[in-house]
Amino acid sequence: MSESKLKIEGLDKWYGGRKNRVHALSSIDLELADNEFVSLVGASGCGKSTLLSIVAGLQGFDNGVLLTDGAPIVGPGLDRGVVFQSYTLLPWLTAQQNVEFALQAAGLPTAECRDVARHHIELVKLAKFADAFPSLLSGGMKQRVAIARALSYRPKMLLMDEPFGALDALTRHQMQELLTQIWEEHRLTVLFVTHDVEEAVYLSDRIVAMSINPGRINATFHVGLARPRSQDMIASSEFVALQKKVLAAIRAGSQSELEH
Ligand SMILES: Nc1ncnc2c1ncn2[C@@H]1O[C@H](COP(=O)(O)OP(=O)(O)OP(=O)(O)O)[C@@H](O)[C@H]1O
Repeated sequence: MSESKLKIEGLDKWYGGRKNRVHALSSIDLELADNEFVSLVGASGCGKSTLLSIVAGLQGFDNGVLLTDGAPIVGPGLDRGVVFQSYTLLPWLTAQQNVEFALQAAGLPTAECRDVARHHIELVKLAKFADAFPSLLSGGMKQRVAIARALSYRPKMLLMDEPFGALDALTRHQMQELLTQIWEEHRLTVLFVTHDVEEAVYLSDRIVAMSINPGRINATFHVGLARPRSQDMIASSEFVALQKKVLAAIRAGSQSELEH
């Protein structure tokens, strides 16, 4: 059997000192297969962002095992592209230059950067705005640049933390469609954090619901909806039934905060 793209076993994360310790993550076990799209959902404070940033290598953890393709994750790497809710673009560079800059920083020869950046700007359907500065781009367009940048160095895994959380409903739907199109055409492993259960069901192969205090995995749901997905599916009885189950798991998980 092939190695999991991501393997997390018995992972714990504490924040704070002796007096104000927070058990942010407790005994997390999670595996992602190659090309799998998995969403993390759960009440605010259940540790979704902490888990994603640990996988990104942006912070450490206390106990457990964290592997990608069987090798330990010890810091950030080009094998993992990260997209945050805030667009994190450099305002003095155009859309195209923002992607080129990331490629140069990743060590790609300058001559190739332009073509690779252009290709990824086209992939996110932003060719007409390649030479626009971020101040002239809408929120959705800025997030397209951030996705192009994260994909440009061809990571094996895409880590997304509420990437569409700041967008209006229509733009959010457009971005979800774009992301499913890119994922269906190019296939890569995605770990996606969201508060929006509809978004999680629409995008994912599997949804992992976390509970709070300490942050734990309390339920996992396989999404059996056919692919390619379309926004029409959102009204289907299968979609709505799954959405309800996931919401119930989130509610049950958020109550553990009151019990402690
Ligand atoms: N840098 C930090 N220092 C101390 N505690 C932290 C830190 N970052 C997060 N925490 C705590 O760890 C727990 C998990 O936080 P985290 O932000 O990962 O949750 P989340 O599920 O992503 O929340 P949200 O949905 O609101 O973004 C919370 O109790 C939070 O207060």
